[in-house]
Amino acid sequence: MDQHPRVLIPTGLSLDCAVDLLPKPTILIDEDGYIVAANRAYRDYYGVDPIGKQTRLHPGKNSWGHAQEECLVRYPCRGRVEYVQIRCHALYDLQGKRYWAEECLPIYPNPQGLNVRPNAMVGSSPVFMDCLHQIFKAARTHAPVLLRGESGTGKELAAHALHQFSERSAGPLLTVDCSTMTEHLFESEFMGHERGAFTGCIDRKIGLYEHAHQGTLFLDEIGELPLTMQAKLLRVLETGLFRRLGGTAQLHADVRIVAATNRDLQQMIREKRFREDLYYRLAAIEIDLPALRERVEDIPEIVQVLLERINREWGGHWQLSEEATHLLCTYKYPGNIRELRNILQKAMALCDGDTLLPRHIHFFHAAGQNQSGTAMERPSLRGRPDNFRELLTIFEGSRRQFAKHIGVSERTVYRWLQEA
Ligand SMILES: Nc1ncnc2c1ncn2[C@@H]1O[C@H](COP(=O)(O)OP(=O)(O)OP(=O)(O)O)[C@@H](O)[C@H]1O
Repeated sequence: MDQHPRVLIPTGLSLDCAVDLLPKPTILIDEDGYIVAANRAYRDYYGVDPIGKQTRLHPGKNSWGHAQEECLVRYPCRGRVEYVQIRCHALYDLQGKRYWAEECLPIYPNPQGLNVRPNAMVGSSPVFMDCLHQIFKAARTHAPVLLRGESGTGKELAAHALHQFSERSAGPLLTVDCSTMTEHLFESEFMGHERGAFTGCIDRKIGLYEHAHQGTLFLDEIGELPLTMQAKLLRVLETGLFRRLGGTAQLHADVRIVAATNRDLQQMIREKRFREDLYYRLAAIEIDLPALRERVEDIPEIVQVLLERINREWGGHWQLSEEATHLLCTYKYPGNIRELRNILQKAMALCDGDTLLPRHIHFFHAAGQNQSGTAMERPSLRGRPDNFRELLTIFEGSRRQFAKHIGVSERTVYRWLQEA
């Protein structure tokens, strides 16, 4: 006997009518995994007829009766794809026949060209979906979130998503770049100041913390905040109370904090460069953004979306050849999605026609350029790409050109050829 509460379908009601009793977009799936009914809310929202289609998510034989863990999937919706939260439970008719009811809850309240929207987070690899799911869940709480990840992995986008999915989405989202915070800026920009608070200060100014009331404050590059300011920030975060510079009144703001870093804060704590108490105040929920090389399968889709976005911005019609797409999938992107975007932009600038070819793709660690603008040493691939022979043919067998493009030595390519 299973423990899950049964929802019974009354006799005489068709499956469509029965499922219409459920208010949220819902489909019914039979034991073989085929969709047998969809309610009105589902049809109105998704505008597709799913009947007869097989789903990926139907339960294994033994998991009937247990509510399936909620999960996030990408879902077709009126000619495009959007992220949908799926919640499942079993449903029985009076003869005891079992169905699996899947509620499909759109996580973007107002879908409109999700992929090309500048803030959309693209990807469908398991590691990315897991991350997105954590963001979605964290957004519904009030807890502070610490986003960790290498440069260019999308921490800022994740902060936007956390705000957008939260109850505070109608409120402000403000960003503080902690790497540029001097002591004076911290006091005056973060807390605000009263008129005459310092020489030349002719007006009262509302600080960022106060401005973020009932919204979200994104503390980017939190690992760069000097220790003295860490103490001040902690005091504000502990109580929500603060004073404007030059003011006496104690003020209060209701602010949700999201912080981001590409530093190892634990290591910084050990080195006494980051306050442990501040860390625990910021990191009630920690979410790791995966590096692009950990989700290589997402690269073709991200490339397409970036291409579309840049085409829009630049008013162009560039496309990628299949070979160039292949090539883009071989690189390890130390600068992650930002670097991928830079590589595409550079390829577009170099390309005479509308089609980007392998020879237009130049890998360099753009995010790692030093101040004088000279590129740092190219990062090399850790391992041999599985399809490296195929890639070599793109360069008409030229080991030298191939090696140059993927950032390894010619000798390495030679070794791969010997090993393969
Ligand atoms: N999942 C994604 N899908 C599409 N574009 C993305 C995704 N993640 C990041 N981007 C794009 O990559 C670029 C870098 O993203 P973002 O600024 O959010 O990274 P970051 O981790 O905050 O970087 P940094 O640590 O250097 O500040 C932006 O142009 C952003 O739009």
